[in-house]
Amino acid sequence: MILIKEFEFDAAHNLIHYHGKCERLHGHTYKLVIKLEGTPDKEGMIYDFVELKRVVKARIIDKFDHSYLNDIIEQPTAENIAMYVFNELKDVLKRENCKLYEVEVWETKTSGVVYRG
Ligand SMILES: Nc1nc2c(c(=O)[nH]1)N=C([C@H](O)[C@H](O)COP(=O)(O)OP(=O)(O)OP(=O)(O)O)CN2
Ligand SMILES: [Zn+2]
Repeated sequence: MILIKEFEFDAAHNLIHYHGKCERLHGHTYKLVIKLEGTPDKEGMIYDFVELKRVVKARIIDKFDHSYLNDIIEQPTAENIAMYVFNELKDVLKRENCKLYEVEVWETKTSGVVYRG
């Protein structure tokens, strides 16, 4: 079974090894989707949504929201953001009954990536 939790953050970035409009400083309201794969525990939960929100907020959202992403990731493409988030969360979210399955990062409503580690 797959458990899903969605987040949003606003951040600025510019792409460095790139020639086009996105080399200029600009911002996005990013959508971040965290998916865990697992089986429900004795409480009937793969992972408590409340606890998942607390972990992702503390580790990712509080750092990324209203930031200049290039300060955190050298070339902050959606691909590199997804890999960064996956690597930051994979150990902390691992439990006997579940593990991090997939991270989606959406820059706009029509442009996003999916990373599975
Ligand atoms: N493979 C990638 N390509 C691009 C990335 C990226 O992270 N990975 N990023 C950008 C820009 O940062 C920006 O997202 C521009 O993308 P685009 O989808 O063109 O943005 P629009 O505002 O034009 O979005 P629409 O939804 O199409 O209106 C560029 N490429
Ligand atoms: Zn952009």
